[in-house]
Formats: sequence, structure tokens, C-alpha cells
Amino acid sequence: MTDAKKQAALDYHAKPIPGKLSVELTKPTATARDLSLAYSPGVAEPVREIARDPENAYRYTGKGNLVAVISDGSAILGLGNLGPLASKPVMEGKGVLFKCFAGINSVDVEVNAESPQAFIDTVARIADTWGGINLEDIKAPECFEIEQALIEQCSIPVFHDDQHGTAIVTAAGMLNALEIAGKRLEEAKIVCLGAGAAAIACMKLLVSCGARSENLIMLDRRGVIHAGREGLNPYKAVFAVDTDKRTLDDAIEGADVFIGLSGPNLMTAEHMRKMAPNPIVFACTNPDPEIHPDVAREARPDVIMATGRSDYPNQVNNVLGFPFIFRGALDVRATRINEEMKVAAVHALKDLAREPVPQAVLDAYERDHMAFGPEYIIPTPVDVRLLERIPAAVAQAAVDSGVARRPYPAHYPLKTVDDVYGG
Ligand SMILES: O=C([O-])CC(=O)C(=O)O
Ligand SMILES: [Mg+2]
Repeated sequence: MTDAKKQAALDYHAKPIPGKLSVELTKPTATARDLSLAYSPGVAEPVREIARDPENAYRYTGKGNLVAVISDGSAILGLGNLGPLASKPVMEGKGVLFKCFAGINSVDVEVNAESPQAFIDTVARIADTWGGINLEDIKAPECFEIEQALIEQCSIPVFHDDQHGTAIVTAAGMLNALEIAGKRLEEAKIVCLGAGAAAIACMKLLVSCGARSENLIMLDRRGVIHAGREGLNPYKAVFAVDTDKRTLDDAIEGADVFIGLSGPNLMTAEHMRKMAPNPIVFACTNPDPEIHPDVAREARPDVIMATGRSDYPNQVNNVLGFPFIFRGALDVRATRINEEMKVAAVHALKDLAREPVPQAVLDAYERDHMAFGPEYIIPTPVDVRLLERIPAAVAQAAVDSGVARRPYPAHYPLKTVDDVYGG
């Protein structure tokens, strides 16, 4: 970013008041009568009702439309382990996206935990406060153990966004990009740079969509994850292939697809030139991708390029997933977000990209024309139809797969965030 853009980002966060979101009141509080209902003595009535039946918390408190965004700051975007407090702008940012795209209230919780177990214990003890938990920017491999334990211990959905949100959006974009490039997932040679939370979840989901494990090469900081490597953790070992390739230079030769979930500027124009015709490059590290889109395009005019950023076409970013997936899960009071719900989100997202783009989206992006093709493989986050389609698909999948505690919502499909509480 230029110095002017960096300053603009700081000013945006600092002025006119610090931060990006606040809490608003939903009931009148002007009179003594109002206060006697909102607080003492009236507040005792919902207390008694919830003590009698915990389900009443959904009726009398904000729980059902409230998601906690929880991090330990150990893997903030692609910036690294900068600690819990430094993650707060990102967690507040996720709260902004939850609210503006899906009408979901959120609180950010930054946990200073000395171990995965301490993190798990801290979160598990306060989990009943919310309708769902979005884990964010927690490094691998600890994130896998943390998510699994919290799913088991909590009766509300727990979802590690960097794994599943990113994987869902990547899979949707990839299926479309491959079709546009005239390639098949079953045959595509895929190189994944990065072996963290997002990378592992993306590769797993692509394999369950049809990619062949033997066509997939994953690299971590030490190079290609191959069968002869010692000391691989079990999450990486799943992706170890029998190959004599050792570096990105070796692996990228003839590859159809490059997926970057690693760090900035690790892919070069030289790497681009080694890829197969019509290559697909998802350089998704935030804020700075593995290769700048302008550099990639100059090296390979035939590339289909995506990044995680809002300022270039094809934003493959979990913002297209988590607000809408939680919306659907909350609205049927799902006990978890299962594979069926994730796959439903992939298809809803993928299919929406094939429909004509509404004028409001063109206006927001200051474009005359956007249509399914190399520059538009996935909907944009400002597309209000995401709120119509993804929660509906996710809620239906939750009902069908038996994890919903409420029927498919009568007020669906949602047209705007003003509709989220129903009539
Ligand atoms: O925040 C974003 O833009 C996407 C994300 O979760 C990450 O990079 O960790
Ligand atoms: Mg993240």
C-alpha cells in the first residue's frame, strides 16, 4: 500500500471515534416505566423463564443473533503471530461484516491463552453467552485441536472461519475458474503454497469435490511435503506425495492451479511462466498476496487470477462465507455446522456467479459490465443475493441433515438485512 493508503486506513479506524462498530438499543428506555421493564424489577421475569428453560434465552435475550469472534492472535491474516490485542481490528472487522452483510450482532473476544487447553477452557466456560462461535486467525496445528474440542463441548455452532470459510469460497471459485479455463478438477494439477489452517482445509474440500490427491502438491516453509519427509505433523502427513519435486520451482512446472495461503510475494513471474496454459492462480494471503495480480497478468495474459483483496477482481475471501453461513445456522438453531451445510454453501455461491450481475453491484464496483468469466468467477461481497441464497441453502441442509433445532424459516428467503428477524 502507498503511504497515503496506509494513513487512510489508520484514519478510518481512528476517526471520528475509535473502532468500527458499537452497540445499539432495541427497546425504549426513556421513562421510569421503561427502565423498570428493562432492568429492576422487570428483568427478573426473563431470568426466571430462562432458569426454568434455557431455550427461553433465545426468546428473551440477544443470544440467537449474536456470534462471538474469538482469536488468540496467533495467525493474524498473513501477518503472523502478533498476539491477541493486535488481532482486535480484524475481529472487529469481522463483526462489521457479520452486521452489514447478514444482520448478525457480534462481540470480539481476544484470548491470552498459554496453551490450546487454556484457550479451550476459557471459551467453553463462556460459550452459552452466544448463538455461535466464529474462531478466527488461530494458527495451525493448534487450531484443529481447539476447534474439535469446542465443537464437542459446546451446543452452539463453532466454526473456524480460516479453515472452512476460506475452503468453501475457494472451492466455489475454483469450480467456476476451472470451467472457464476448460479444465476438470479431477485432472487438474494443483500446487498449494502454505500448509496452515486455510491451506489444509481448502485441499481437503477440493479433494472431496473431486480433485485427486496424487495431483496435489502442498508446500510449507521447508518445501514440498513429500512421502520421505521426517517429522511431519499428522495434518500435513495426509498430503505427503511420492515425488522427487522439492521446491516451488519444481512443483509449479506444468501446474494448472496455484493456490497461495502462505505469505506475501512468494510467487514470481518466472513461476507463472512455468505453469500450464490457462493457469488458475488464487493468491489469497491477506493483505499482500503471493503475487501481485498485475505482475501475474503481465507474465501470463491467459491467467485466471483471484486474491483475497477487495480492490481487484475475483475476491476469494471468507467474507463470502461466514456471515451467510452463520445466518442460516442461527436461523434454524443448528447445533453445528456440518459438511452438508458447507457443501450447500459451496454450490449456492458457485451457482450465483453464473447469474446476471445486479446494477447495485456494478455501481459499488464502478463498473459498466460484469459477467461470469475470467474476471468474475465468484460473486462480490456487496451482492445482496448472497443473503437470499446462502442462508437458505445452509438452513435447508441443516434441516435435511438433522442438526436443526427449528424448522426451515418461514420468513426465508431473506431480501435485506432488515428482514432477519422475520415479520
Ligand atoms: O480477513 C480476511 O480478509 C480473510 C481472513 O480471514 C484471513 O486472511 O485470515
Ligand atoms: Mg482470518
